[in-house]
Amino acid sequence: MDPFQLEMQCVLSTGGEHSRKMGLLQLLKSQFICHLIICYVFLVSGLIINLLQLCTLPLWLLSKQLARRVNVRLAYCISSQMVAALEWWSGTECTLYTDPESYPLYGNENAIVVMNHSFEIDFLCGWTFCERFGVLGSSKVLAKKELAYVPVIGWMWYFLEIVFCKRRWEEDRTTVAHSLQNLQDYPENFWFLLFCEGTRLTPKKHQVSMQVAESKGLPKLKYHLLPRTKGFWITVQNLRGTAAAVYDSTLNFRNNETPTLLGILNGKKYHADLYVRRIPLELIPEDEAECAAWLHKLYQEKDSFQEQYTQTGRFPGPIVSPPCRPWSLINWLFWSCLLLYPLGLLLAQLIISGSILTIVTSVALCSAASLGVRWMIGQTEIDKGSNYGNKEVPLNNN
Ligand SMILES: CC/C=C\C/C=C\C/C=C\C/C=C\C/C=C\C/C=C/CCC(=O)SCCNC(=O)CCNC(=O)[C@H](O)C(C)(C)COP(=O)(O)OP(=O)(O)OC[C@H]1O[C@@H](n2cnc3c(N)ncnc32)[C@H](O)[C@@H]1OP(=O)(O)O
Ligand SMILES: CCCCCCCCCCCCCCCC(=O)OC[C@@H](O)COP(=O)(O)O
Repeated sequence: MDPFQLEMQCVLSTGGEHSRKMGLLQLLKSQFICHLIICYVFLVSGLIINLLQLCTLPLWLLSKQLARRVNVRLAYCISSQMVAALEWWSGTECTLYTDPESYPLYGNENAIVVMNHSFEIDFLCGWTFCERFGVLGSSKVLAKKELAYVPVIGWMWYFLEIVFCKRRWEEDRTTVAHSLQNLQDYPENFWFLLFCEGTRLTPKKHQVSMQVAESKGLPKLKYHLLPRTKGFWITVQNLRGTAAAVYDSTLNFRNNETPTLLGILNGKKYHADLYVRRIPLELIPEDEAECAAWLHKLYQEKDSFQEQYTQTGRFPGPIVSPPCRPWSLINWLFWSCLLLYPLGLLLAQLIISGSILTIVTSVALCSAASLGVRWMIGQTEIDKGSNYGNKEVPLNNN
């Protein structure tokens, strides 16, 4: 047996032991009790943090910048738990393809991130990179107004001065502009995420969108919806001088994986690849029509990157991946210790002396909380998505 075969046999044999341990770990991660613990810690710590954020309201009157800095750190305690679930619990790998010369700037400047909106956990992959470059707590997004009402995350975003939109331009044009102008003196570096397609890609929305492309004489896109250009234009206009660049980000997953938040909760490992190009804001036209044309061209380029990825399994350029940091795990461990101890005491108390009524009430409360978290997770599920983009709105309605 030559050395290579010996080596392979060695790997395979220890691999056998290794795969048995992995199988057991995977079985543990798929247990409902684990999901209950993770969601209990997320929900209760999240509501506590929302309450603490509420308590910072008087601070805004004394020092807006101090209140913002406090809220960035409070928000980190929430969003980093989802990053910990992705990085440490599910072990999902996130690989960054980018220009090594741009890499040192990431996290050290304000930026507008333009990303394709094709996956249920694309936002979470975005957060992972925010975490690795130290801008997770201050990360912002142009989010649909409906998300403002999602407990924990939506409420957290209110204190982060996230920009919400109704996806109705006649209303958004003023509110979005005002919200963006409000960020011009933000005291921490932030990334502002813009999903220019405005909704998650589905076959039906893609079909409608390509009809619109045809009516406008624009090239059809294979992997994207036609980008909505007004939001991009108004964002660039109002963050010019605040943001240094646009980070054009194209995300995909290996082996045609269709990742879900429930999959992450079940400890399923995915493999995300993100291709980022840093484009200085000066290169983006100020004129609305030219800016729109620039964005359409950008999405045609993104489409070609996706085509290359589909053919070769990789994006252009070198891999320069930032390492995982331990802080999201440390944060999760802190909140777990803080909250699981009283829960254990409460459960012991309930079993020893809880009356039937108390037990029934507790079970009802836990069931309601579980349904609540399941509804929150449903916010990320594409098949429960909105009707936005499912039909072409006549131009005069825009
Ligand atoms: C180094 C690492 C780099 C990067 C790391 C990656 C990311 C990390 C960064 C940050 C992370 C931060 C947070 C992540 C956490 C959570 C994220 C949360 C996700 C929620 C996000 C959302 O909610 S997405 C939905 C809301 N956002 C948007 O909609 C943005 C895009 N939309 C716009 O900009 C719109 O212009 C608008 C909303 C401002 C207004 O929309 P409206 O529809 O009212 O008007 P429009 O003018 O846009 O639309 C009409 C025009 O569009 C044409 N068109 C195209 N397709 C259609 C169609 N199917 N039906 C109708 N019309 C269509 C139409 O022809 C019109 O064209 P015009 O030429 O007249 O403009
Ligand atoms: C630690 C694990 C805890 C598990 C419970 C977490 C539940 C929190 C989920 C709330 C996440 C909110 C972010 C949703 C992002 C998103 O993708 O929104 C969809 C919109 O873009 C577009 O909507 P649509 O038009 O319907 O496609």
